Amino acid sequence: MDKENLKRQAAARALEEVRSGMRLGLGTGSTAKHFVELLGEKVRGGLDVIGVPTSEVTRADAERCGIRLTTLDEIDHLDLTVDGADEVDTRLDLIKGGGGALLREKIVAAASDRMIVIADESKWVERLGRFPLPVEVIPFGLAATRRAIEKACGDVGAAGELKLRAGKDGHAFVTDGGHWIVDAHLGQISDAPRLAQLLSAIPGVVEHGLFIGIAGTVVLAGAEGIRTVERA
Ligand SMILES: O=C[C@H](O)[C@H](O)[C@H](O)COP(=O)(O)O
Repeated sequence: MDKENLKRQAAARALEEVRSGMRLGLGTGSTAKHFVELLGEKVRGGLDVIGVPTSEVTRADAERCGIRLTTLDEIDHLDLTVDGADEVDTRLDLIKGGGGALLREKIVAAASDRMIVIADESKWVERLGRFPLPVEVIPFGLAATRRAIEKACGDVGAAGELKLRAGKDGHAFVTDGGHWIVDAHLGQISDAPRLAQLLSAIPGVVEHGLFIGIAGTVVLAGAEGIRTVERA
């Protein structure tokens, strides 16, 4: 079965958790897009939900699918966020931000009672870090921020190359929040919670793609079927 099919299966399983009246966080990326499309079908069939999108791309997708949208200024919290991930480890910690939406994704997930991650099995890893860790930064003082990121990574024994992400036009990729992204190619991160703390303490870092202790459930679709892993 191809990967898109697996992603859609994971999305369909997460959709089973959605009830009428729920306020939902809508993730970003190719897997989350399947969820938004399937949710749209249910909404057109009469399901009453309202969503907060985690990116402008998801906003456009959700609008196209007829899903009612709101903001975190208009409601005080969300019942459930469903989102993809670039890597998930056995503690259900994540790397996110491959699509550049990590900041809004983390704000929305943190405002939710529950986060379900949907993914194909290839995202499941023993240890985070093979996927380059996205770090969203302020353009001002970039060199100083890079040095601080380098030091933070080194302090947890996770040194590697830092690359400023480029957009399709060859210039720096700009996030929905107007920031840039530095991708840290670390190979493996032995202490992700500690690295998350160190990165959060750097003034030029807006947010990073380590989601520690946030996901409650992971739905993984593979050739053998779907498995659901709950946070211990
Ligand atoms: O910024 C993007 C998000 O964190 C995505 O959820 C993540 O990159 C996974 O995307 P995909 O489902 O396309 O692999």
